[in-house]
Amino acid sequence: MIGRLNHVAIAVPDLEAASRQYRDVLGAKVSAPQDEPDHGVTVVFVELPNSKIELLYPLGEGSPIAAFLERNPSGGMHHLCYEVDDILAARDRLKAEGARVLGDGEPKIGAHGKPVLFLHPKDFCGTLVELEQV
Ligand SMILES: CC[C@H](C(=O)O)C(=O)SCCNC(=O)CCNC(=O)[C@H](O)C(C)(C)COP(=O)(O)OP(=O)(O)OC[C@H]1O[C@@H](n2cnc3c(N)ncnc32)[C@H](O)[C@@H]1OP(=O)(O)O
Ligand SMILES: [Co+2]
Repeated sequence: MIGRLNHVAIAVPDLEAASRQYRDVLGAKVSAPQDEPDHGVTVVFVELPNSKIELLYPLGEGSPIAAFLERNPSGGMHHLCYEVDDILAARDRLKAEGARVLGDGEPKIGAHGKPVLFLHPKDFCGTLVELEQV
């Protein structure tokens, strides 16, 4: 079911400083910030030859990233995103296996304009999992 690793997301307390680190210190290609109000985040993409890093900063009230940063003030790994061919089939299979699909279970459009879903971290080795249909 899961395919390629689409991205690894890192929650950051300072998006400009994190972007500079990746661009100037690590020499990576870093996108401009992109607001995603539906998800309560501002996101910057770091392009890698074989995947992407997603730098996440809270946007608006009730951002999941704000809650994460309260627990982890220096920031940290937030989630992994795997690609799937059919996100509804994946969702139904995961539910049948007893995994918790977060939110109302309906896919939302993510930062790449594709449908995404999230799975509870407690069901996947303490790691928040995102699925993106490609
Ligand atoms: C633009 C979209 C972009 C994209 O790629 O397209 C994105 O990726 S948007 C990313 C932001 N959106 C989300 O994260 C949506 C899914 N997240 C959630 O629904 C919540 O953040 C949730 C349920 C994962 C955590 O909710 P909350 O912060 O309120 O904490 P809880 O007390 O409910 O946590 C329960 C339990 O889980 C642990 N936890 C929380 N967040 C994470 C995490 N990122 N990774 C691992 N574990 C996490 C938390 O510590 C609690 O554990 P406990 O042992 O009970 O303390
Ligand atoms: Co993501």
